[in-house]
Amino acid sequence: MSLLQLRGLHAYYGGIEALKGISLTVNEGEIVTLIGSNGAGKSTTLKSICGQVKIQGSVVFNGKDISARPPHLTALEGIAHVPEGRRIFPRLTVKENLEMGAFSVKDKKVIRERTERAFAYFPRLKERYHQQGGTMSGGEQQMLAIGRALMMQPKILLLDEPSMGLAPVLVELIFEIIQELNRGGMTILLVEQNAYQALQIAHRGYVIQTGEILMEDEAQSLLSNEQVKEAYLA
Ligand SMILES: Nc1ncnc2c1ncn2[C@@H]1O[C@H](COP(=O)(O)OP(=O)(O)OP(=O)(O)O)[C@@H](O)[C@H]1O
Repeated sequence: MSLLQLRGLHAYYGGIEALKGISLTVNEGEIVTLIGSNGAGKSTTLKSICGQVKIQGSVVFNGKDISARPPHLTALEGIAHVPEGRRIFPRLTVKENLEMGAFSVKDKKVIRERTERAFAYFPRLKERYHQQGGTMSGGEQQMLAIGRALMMQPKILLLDEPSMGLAPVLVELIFEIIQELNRGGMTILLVEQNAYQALQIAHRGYVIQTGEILMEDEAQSLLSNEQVKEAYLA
């Protein structure tokens, strides 16, 4: 069943049209990756879904038209956005950052249970529970950013370049965790410049170029596509 459907989506920054009518579907239980070069419109696609840019066209989520809803409402619908550059709260501890992720939950017991679930995926966060977010390594901050998103128990995770700026061993780890989250039932839309690794773990992929979808296919087919290899996997 399709969980997220974008149809004829245009996005604008003032007079600049960053998305020129893209259509994209994410089915429940899938990892779908959106790959493309710098400035192609990947981040804008995620921002459009969660109401952070001006759009035309439709965003249907879980059977409901949520086009142009503001971010706090799309979050309540079950859409968790982990933006590029892992914007955690640097002066807050790991514990406090995680609690911020569950902003709509009042019950302390529920918050504790969700925290434990986040720790199951990210044991490192448990070790660093009382450490200030800003003092942790890039990889740990990425874990915290994803962990915080999990605290709202979303139906879908929108991940914007989770591998950016990480050492290769940490990139491997983050991609393994993304797969583990997916095996646990999480649907994921993954934006990546690291096309090779993203396609390795995704079920399907879309290639975006200057605001338009150029190709869509099974991830394995995109990995062996000559055009994709030349442009994005070289
Ligand atoms: N706040 C903004 N104001 C004006 N133009 C913007 C803004 N943000 C993005 N753009 C433009 O929109 C287009 C798409 O940008 P976007 O950030 O979505 O690309 P991207 O594929 O995510 O690239 P990158 O990997 O470099 O982040 C680019 O031409 C970019 O310059």
